Amino acid sequence: MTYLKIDKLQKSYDGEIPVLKDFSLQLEKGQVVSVIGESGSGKSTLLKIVAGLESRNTGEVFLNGARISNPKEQLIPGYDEIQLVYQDYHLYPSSSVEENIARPLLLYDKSYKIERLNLILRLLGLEKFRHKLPRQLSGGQQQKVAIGKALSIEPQLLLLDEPFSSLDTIQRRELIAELRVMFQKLGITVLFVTHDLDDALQMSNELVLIQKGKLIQKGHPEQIFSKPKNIYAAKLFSHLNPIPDKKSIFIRPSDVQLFKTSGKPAKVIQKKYLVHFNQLTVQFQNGKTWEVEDKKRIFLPGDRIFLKWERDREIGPIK
Ligand SMILES: Nc1ncnc2c1ncn2[C@@H]1O[C@H](COP(=O)(O)OP(=O)(O)OP(=O)(O)O)[C@@H](O)[C@H]1O
Repeated sequence: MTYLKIDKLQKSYDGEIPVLKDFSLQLEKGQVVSVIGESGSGKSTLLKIVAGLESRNTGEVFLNGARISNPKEQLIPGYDEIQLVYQDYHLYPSSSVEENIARPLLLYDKSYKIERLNLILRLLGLEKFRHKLPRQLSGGQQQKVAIGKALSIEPQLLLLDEPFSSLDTIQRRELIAELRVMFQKLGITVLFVTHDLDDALQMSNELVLIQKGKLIQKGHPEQIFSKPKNIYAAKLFSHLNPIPDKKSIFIRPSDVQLFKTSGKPAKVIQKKYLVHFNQLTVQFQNGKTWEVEDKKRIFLPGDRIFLKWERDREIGPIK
């Protein structure tokens, strides 16, 4: 059954340039979905509207069947059951970790408060930092406190707005892996927005692509990878090599096989060392270039190289 229903949202801040265009999305309870889009594509606006913190021009949002109001329809905008976590932690600087996390529980029964606080500290591995101030923690730990604070009053829906952008790659990967397990344990519904495909894939198997305020495609990453709806969706996953003489048809570098003697001839002009392969830029006789993957790391700049690929790995036409 649909738990979160985002229905035909339209939003423009200045009455002219649309920021969200007919945006609809439905989530089941406990589903974790990553929304991926470029800077300025409307991701933060979407989350703020879903949280009831920003007004929409038209369209509706329902959580568990209840309509989410526009901010001006409410005395205090926002909802306890919908928590939004921002990139810049929004912590109370002179309160300890446990005070930050327990702050939203101020009006709750004392024993519930202690129980909930301890559960969150344990789930996030923050027990040993409970008496520290935010400034005494690393960025990743502070981000965990911000997430703990959002989770303390048992929200039904957690909205994450690029909360990991200020962390380094390793911190990010570790934190996302921990959170993924924790969200599953708590059975919480999560909408996570990011511009980073890697973060999106680490967080969930459900992707939603947003471009210029429009939902372009949603589904499993594999489905989007093999049947991208447009050039943005296709390029998110890898470079695209245009097939000569075929309009809007492409082959991904990972689908091109490299040989020393037969195939389409080219010359290696650049080699980049990447983790799983050398990425080669190769040039054809007509001057056009392709990117290909040398998994055995045998070709060098200046080498002659021959390329082959399977017809059924070609993708397109893509606009
Ligand atoms: N309060 C506002 N007033 C006017 N325009 C705004 C406001 N907030 C956002 N915008 C504009 O709306 C568009 C979408 O912004 P939004 O922050 O939703 O995108 P985003 O995808 O979250 O971007 P980023 O990844 O850079 O945070 C941008 O063009 C932005 O300038």
